[in-house]
Amino acid sequence: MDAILVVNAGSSSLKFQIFEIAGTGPKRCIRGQVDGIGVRPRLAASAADGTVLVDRRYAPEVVDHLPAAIAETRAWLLALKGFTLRATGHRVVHGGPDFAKPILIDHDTLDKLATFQELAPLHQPNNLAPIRLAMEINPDVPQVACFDTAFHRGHAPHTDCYALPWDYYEQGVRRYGFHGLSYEYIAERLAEVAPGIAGGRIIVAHLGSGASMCALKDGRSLETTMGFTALDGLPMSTRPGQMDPGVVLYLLDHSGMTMGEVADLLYRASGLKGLSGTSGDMRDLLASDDPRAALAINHFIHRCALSTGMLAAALEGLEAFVFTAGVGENSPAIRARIAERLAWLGAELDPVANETGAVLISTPASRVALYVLPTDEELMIARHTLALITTP
Ligand SMILES: Nc1ncnc2c1ncn2[C@@H]1O[C@H](COP(=O)(O)OP(=O)(O)O)[C@@H](O)[C@H]1O
Ligand SMILES: CC(=O)OP(=O)(O)O
Ligand SMILES: [Mg+2]
Repeated sequence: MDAILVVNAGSSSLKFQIFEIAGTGPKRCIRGQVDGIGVRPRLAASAADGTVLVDRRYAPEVVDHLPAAIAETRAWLLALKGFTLRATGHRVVHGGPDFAKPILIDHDTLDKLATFQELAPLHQPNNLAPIRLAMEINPDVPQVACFDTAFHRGHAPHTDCYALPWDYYEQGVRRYGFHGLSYEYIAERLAEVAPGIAGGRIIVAHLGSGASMCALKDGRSLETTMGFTALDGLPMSTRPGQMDPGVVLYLLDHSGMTMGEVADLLYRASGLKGLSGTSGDMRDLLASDDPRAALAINHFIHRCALSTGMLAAALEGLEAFVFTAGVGENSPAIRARIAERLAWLGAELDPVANETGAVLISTPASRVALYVLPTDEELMIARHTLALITTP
């Protein structure tokens, strides 16, 4: 069967899906992921009907970084039979100022995308390595890059600039925003599940290992919490989120740390992991009775509440708030804590709906509708990829 492979390398996971190229669009055949990289690695994949195809656990040191997860996944995929690969779609986190929509990759664009590597060190190298490999091994199969930044590229200059001399904006020092494929998918899903609300003022909270929020108006991105890099905005698994840049200057001047060590601190040792001193995985923190774990969770909730206020101001009102990604989809406790902080906006959680996996988790009286919608960045990538390879 003619198929599209989709690869999504995130900061703590490698997700992949295989879609059949059907007349009606991409049809999911296999969905899998390696998650818990370096903590509790697990390769799991299932068929569209839920049949488990693989479920393999590894010692943390065996799959301790994304390249190891890519190698394990590749070995498993190579043994699959029955698929004729027509294209591969890749999530590429940083598209810089020029890439505002998905593109077919050639060697020049690959080189250009590699120049953004230092702006997304947890992602970009792992996004580009599989593309490079696929182009070498199978040069006839088109490789398509879909960018996290693209969905936010319509922002007005006064919202995506920093208050630096204008030259820096021209050089590309801007607030790009990320998780755009997730927001694009959620905007489409909302139009299906809540057509009366989808055109309104909505905040989507993508709370995964990386976390951000997006203000949607008429299904388009108006504002978002991430900026030039994916360090900005909400605190994350291992990243601090929004911070006074003076802290970085201070560290460089006074701590004796090199640039690389400061980068490592900000990308890999901060956020929930740094504050708790134990783990960046929200599941571990929720299960812990350590006061530092509670402090990390309290900080996360507080920053989510502050960012919601900021985005509600950008939207000048709020009709709905959507939870998505690893934490947002799976943790009723975190959703309840955030919803509590949105009460002043008129949000009222339905605790039973929240605990029982409902899509709509607010009460009928709630002035802000609360939703839980699983994201599907891979389906978004498959749609873009199919559109690109079939456009004459
Ligand atoms: N049941 C759960 N409760 C709380 N957090 C969860 C749960 N399941 C998954 N997570 C969190 O989701 C995160 C992964 O989310 P995901 O969106 O897949 O991240 P990424 O794409 O950035 O790798 C993990 O860090 C984990 O802490
Ligand atoms: C941009 C980003 O942080 O992505 P992820 O959440 O997949 O790590
Ligand atoms: Mg992700």
